Amino acid sequence: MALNLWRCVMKRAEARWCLYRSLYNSSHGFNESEVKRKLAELSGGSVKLCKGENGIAELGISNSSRKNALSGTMMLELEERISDLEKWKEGKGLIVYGTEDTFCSGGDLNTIKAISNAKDGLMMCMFMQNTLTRLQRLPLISVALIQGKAIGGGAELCTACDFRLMTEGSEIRFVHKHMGIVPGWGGASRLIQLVGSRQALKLLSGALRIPPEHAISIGLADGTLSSAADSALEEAQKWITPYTKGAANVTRAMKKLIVCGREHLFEDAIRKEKDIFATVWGGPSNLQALSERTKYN
Ligand SMILES: CCC(=O)SCCNC(=O)CCNC(=O)[C@H](O)C(C)(C)COP(=O)(O)OP(=O)(O)OC[C@H]1O[C@@H](n2cnc3c(N)ncnc32)[C@H](O)[C@@H]1OP(=O)(O)O
Repeated sequence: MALNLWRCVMKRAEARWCLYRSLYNSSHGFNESEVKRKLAELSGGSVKLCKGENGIAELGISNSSRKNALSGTMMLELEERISDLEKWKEGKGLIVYGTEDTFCSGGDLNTIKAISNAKDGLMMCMFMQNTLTRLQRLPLISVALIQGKAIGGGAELCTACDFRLMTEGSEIRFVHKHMGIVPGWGGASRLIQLVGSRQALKLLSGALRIPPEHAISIGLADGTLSSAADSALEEAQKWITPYTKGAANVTRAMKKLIVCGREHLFEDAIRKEKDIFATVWGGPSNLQALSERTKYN
């Protein structure tokens, strides 16, 4: 009876959570089907998702002839993979990585050229903001594993993860200024939240190269990985494990608290904290812990 009531509370909370995932819909002038049709014509590369039995998924950006640039079809695939992750109730963590020697070289310049008019550019911008905001709001603890360069939109993509791990010799760089543009995939707003407005202004207006030590010193990155390229994913899995250990519903509830605290005004956030608290209180993990009476000394 108590467990059924708890399941009911949890189902309602999950449903409410789904309501505020995307930023734009038709009421904002966003025509999703039209932008999807255009992006589908701009092909190359792929975005692969592998969901592990340990609750940690790996999302691989791959476009080997273009340094993992995101083509139109890859933008669509990225959105599909995020939809898949939103439905993955056993999930606890996510590692986003680039195959071979680059994290991501940003938007595919061929795709960008094909949609360089104002209307298409704005639609693509809203599509990518929706996708990366949904990535950031996933109830999974996410890590961007940066091997090689994260450039332009690639730098924006890595800011949508909770943590950034960089291998030696890697680099994050917002090169938008040199392209005569500014970030539009939400990268500037997220960068300000991560490093503050003064640092963000320096990084964006100087299009500065950000190596691992600099990224760590300003709070943009969370660690440097020392492993060789082929074992970096394994090292990232080890790094994330202390944060994802334990019951999925508790890890997911923790991440939801962080999203609420970050995105809502204090009063709104603290009310949402109550709703999320109700999804774990009296649940199986809680009852188990009560019966074990663990000490933390
Ligand atoms: C949303 C806003 C945006 O993201 S705007 C896009 C910002 N990105 C860029 O401008 C990236 C430009 N590319 C570069 O700076 C270099 O190619 C980087 C990524 C540093 C790699 O240098 P390097 O290791 O010397 O390789 P390379 O230049 O020979 O490149 C190999 C092939 O890949 C291609 N490539 C690279 N980046 C892109 C891209 N974003 N879109 C399309 N193609 C890209 C290069 O053109 C090159 O192709 P090819 O072998 O000459 O045919």
